[in-house]
Amino acid sequence: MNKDNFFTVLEEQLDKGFPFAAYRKPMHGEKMEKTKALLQQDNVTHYVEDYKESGFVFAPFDNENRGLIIPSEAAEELFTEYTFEEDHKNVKKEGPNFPPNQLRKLARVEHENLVQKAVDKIKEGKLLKVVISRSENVQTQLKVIEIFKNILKKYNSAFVYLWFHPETGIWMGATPETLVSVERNRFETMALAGTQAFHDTLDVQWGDKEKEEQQIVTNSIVDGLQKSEIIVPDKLQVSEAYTAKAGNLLHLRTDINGNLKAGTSALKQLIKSLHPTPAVCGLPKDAAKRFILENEGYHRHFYSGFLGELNLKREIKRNSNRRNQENQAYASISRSTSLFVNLRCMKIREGTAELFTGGGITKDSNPSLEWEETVNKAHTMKSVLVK
Ligand SMILES: C=C(O[C@H]1C=CC=C(C(=O)O)[C@@H]1O)C(=O)O
Repeated sequence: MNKDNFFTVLEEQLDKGFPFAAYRKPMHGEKMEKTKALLQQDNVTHYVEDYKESGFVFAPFDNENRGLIIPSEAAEELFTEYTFEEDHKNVKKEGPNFPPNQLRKLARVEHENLVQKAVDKIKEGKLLKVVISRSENVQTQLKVIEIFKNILKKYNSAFVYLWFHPETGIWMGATPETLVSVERNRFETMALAGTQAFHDTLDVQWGDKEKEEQQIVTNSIVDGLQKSEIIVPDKLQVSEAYTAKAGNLLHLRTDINGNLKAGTSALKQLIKSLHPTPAVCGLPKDAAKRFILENEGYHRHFYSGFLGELNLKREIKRNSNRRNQENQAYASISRSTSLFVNLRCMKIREGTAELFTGGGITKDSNPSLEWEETVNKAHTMKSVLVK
């Protein structure tokens, strides 16, 4: 579909108040992915029950609460090729509409105090790591679709999306973090943590605090998978940690992949073992989650939840050597899942964008640097809110 028509259809869907998800997966090598949309044809609310459904999922941070789904069978699918070069040099500076300094100062003090409280809790031995976040309101004069186009232009290597549902309102983002992708019995996930600004090179040094913070995430994901009894233990592969770019930031990343044992509820258990990862929650998981819910002082809702394609049908090439016709037909359709952690995201309400940013706290965290990290994370997101 031509790109103008594609965006017009999204606008019409918003006007009708029917749920939809428009998104583009991260670039695969040199290949730019298509921008897709799943448009629900009514405004019925559907929830994920057992992860055997097919569609686009939008799940909250709090894993006690169910995720929403736009089911494939209730939706129309659209595609467009919409490609722009990633252009960080043109990232706009904060304009006059961004929060006044006084508000900033208050937010800074609150955030730094909370980080200090988390560090104290960690030093008492109650936690090993906890992710502390905040939200910030920014005025914008751009229409929803214009903001989404800016996001598409700026982030080729992220999963970018625009989600609308009458139950949640409008959310958008460009996340660097895969929760899990599954293709037949193969799964891939990642441990992503540690942040520094990108200055034209991937050849950078990481401090002990960042290395430790990221190692905690890797260990916990690997332990969780091994204990879950859903994976084939000797097929689990864990890469070395390496530097990965996300917009104007760099993170430390470890790739983890393996095979799922045959079993129909493997995906549900896999998600249960991973979400929320210590990259967005902490360790031990339950204690970190409790600390977050009791202390952050705002509701994360879908920030640091997860979203993406669930069991979507995908055509795969037939193996021409196969003689058996039944096998050929079976082999030509596969179900694939690509879920991402909802980071670098915002909720849009009439001229205001609520931006969500957080960072991992360990015993060595410095409150003022943690504040700066959230400012850096918010900065690129703000650049899409102006022309
Ligand atoms: C929680 C966020 O980022 C996570 C992912 C990568 C690096 C992180 C960090 O350095 O703290 C966070 O764990 C966020 O961006 O809001």
